[in-house]
Amino acid sequence: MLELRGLSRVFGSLTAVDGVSLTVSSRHALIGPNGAGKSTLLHLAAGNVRPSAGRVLLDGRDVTRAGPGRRARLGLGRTFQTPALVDSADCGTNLRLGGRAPVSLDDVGLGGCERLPAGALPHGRRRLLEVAVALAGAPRVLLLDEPAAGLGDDDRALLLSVLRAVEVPVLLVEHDQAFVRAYADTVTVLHQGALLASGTPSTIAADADVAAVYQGAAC
Ligand SMILES: Nc1ncnc2c1ncn2[C@@H]1O[C@H](COP(=O)(O)OP(=O)(O)OP(=O)(O)O)[C@@H](O)[C@H]1O
Repeated sequence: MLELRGLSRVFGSLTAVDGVSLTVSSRHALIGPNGAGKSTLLHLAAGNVRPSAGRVLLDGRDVTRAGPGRRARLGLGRTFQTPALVDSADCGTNLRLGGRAPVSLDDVGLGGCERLPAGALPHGRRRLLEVAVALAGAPRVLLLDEPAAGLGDDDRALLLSVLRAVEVPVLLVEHDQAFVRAYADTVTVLHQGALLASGTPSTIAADADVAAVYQGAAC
């Protein structure tokens, strides 16, 4: 379980994340208009960005001062907006670099790609490989930054079924509202760095404040 307590991050005069508290214990989606602070919050959770205030707890342990490597070793898995893979290495090697958990390329629809360089995969398949690499690390909590971005319908359906089979808590940032509705059981909405609303997908879909924020935004 991942707990974010009163997290803030200030960049110069801009408060990118403003006192956000949330607990990730199941399938949790983080949404909000462009610039709402979603990626910064994910970076704060993963240890890539230091908080100006607040704490991060992983399974009850305070990891606020731990860097990303230490958090990863403690069980915080993640993927990035741009998949972080070793392009020159084949898919099988990438998977093994991720760890020893029994995840196969077949599990993410990449059966037969064992010897193909990761750099030769099309975008959607790269995202699926990155999820498999993260799962191979046997994470206790998984952070995913826009995993469905740029995916075609088939890859999106595959990703959905892969993620539904993940048994650990997941926090994902996602713009694709249909994907969020199909996947998440909890949705948290950020607006201008602060938590605007949190609830089930249907509660959030019916929330007038959330609708107003999206109406005023480009997406
Ligand atoms: N390293 C940084 N230095 C200065 N400002 C930053 C930095 N990182 C993010 N910001 C600013 O913080 C705010 C929140 O950015 P962030 O990327 O977290 O939003 P987001 O909700 O993920 O947006 P998007 O949906 O467009 O990816 C933005 O105004 C952004 O310009």
